[in-house]
Amino acid sequence: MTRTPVTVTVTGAAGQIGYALLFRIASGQLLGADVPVRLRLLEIPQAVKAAEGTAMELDDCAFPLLQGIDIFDDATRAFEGANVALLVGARPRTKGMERGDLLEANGGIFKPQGEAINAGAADDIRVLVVGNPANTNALIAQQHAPDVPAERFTAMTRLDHNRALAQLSKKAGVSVSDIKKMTIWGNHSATQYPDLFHAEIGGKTAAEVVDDQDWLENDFIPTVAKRGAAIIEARGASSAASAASAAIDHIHTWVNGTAEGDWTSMAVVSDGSYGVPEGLISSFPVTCADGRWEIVQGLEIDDFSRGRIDASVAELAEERDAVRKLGLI
Ligand SMILES: NC(=O)C1=CN([C@@H]2O[C@H](COP(=O)(O)OP(=O)(O)OC[C@H]3O[C@@H](n4cnc5c(N)ncnc54)[C@H](O)[C@@H]3O)[C@@H](O)[C@H]2O)C=CC1
Ligand SMILES: O=C([O-])CC(=O)C(=O)O
Repeated sequence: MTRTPVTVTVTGAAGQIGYALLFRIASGQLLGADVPVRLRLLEIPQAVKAAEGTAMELDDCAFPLLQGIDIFDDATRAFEGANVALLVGARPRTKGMERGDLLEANGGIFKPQGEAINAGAADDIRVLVVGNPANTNALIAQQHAPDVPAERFTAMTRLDHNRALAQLSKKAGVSVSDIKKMTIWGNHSATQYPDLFHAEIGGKTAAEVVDDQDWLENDFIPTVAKRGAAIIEARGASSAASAASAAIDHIHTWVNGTAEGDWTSMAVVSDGSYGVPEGLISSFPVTCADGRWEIVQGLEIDDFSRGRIDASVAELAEERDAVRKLGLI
């Protein structure tokens, strides 16, 4: 093994998503089958012992790429030298809550973590926030890391993207790999907008292929947007394995690039594209190359899509104002 190990910090390592995520990172699915990794795990003191148990199991897998595991209950130490940071540790919602209801409980976690990333992460740090409400938590962390380029802070809407691919593939009777250019716009919340007017199947838009506006509006969009709540209702706990899988996809695509003729969905710092106020962390269609993302430009947005995007972005602005009031940014 000649490549330099990549240091990956994972917060909430003893949680449900952590348990589904760490083994996939250590096996090479996050960065590639030839990239050795060092894990730095962050937990709250009460959960360090459980994280140690997970680390024992990671050892027992004898993953050839895993070059070491360190466990911390201190954010400053956990992010030291991190090239990739997966900010998972946060409370999940329970039945009857919206993700935004977690802002007060979880927002406070992301200020010290942003500061710790600013203080000690590697120069090429890339951050994915998974803990909910993910977009606004990413904004909090980013605001407390003034020395890190803002574009290195992202939030996860890849799970919504994958959910949209799965629902559309069933409806259209095609494989998920036949679908290109899926987009989730806005917030990782019930207001998100999964867009079938730019998604393509065999060179036609998905909306044309499906040709069923009633399904698109009254079935597809709410099913994707409320899937998290449906999983909580069914499982009694929020999505864990699918969330871990989406986190793997998000970082893998960011680092290794999107395929020619395709794009993905990531919540990234807005530069004002598509009327999304600068600075909000909102989901967009993005292409990735050479470890950088770029918002896809020049898409035509009709009135239907405009209304949906605006509603989700308005919610992001409200969340930003709420965390300002809480003194978190
Ligand atoms: N963006 C997305 O698509 C998704 C986001 N989520 C969110 O991910 C988060 C984690 O979910 P689960 O793993 O199911 O929850 P969990 O409750 O099983 O695990 C969370 C872990 O985070 C730890 N933790 C809490 N505060 C921490 C801190 N300050 N530093 C480090 N660790 C800390 C807890 O001790 C616990 O072990 C939740 O906020 C959930 O809502 C879940 C699914 C999808
Ligand atoms: O719904 C939740 O609370 C967990 C989550 O973010 C998801 O499954 O998309």
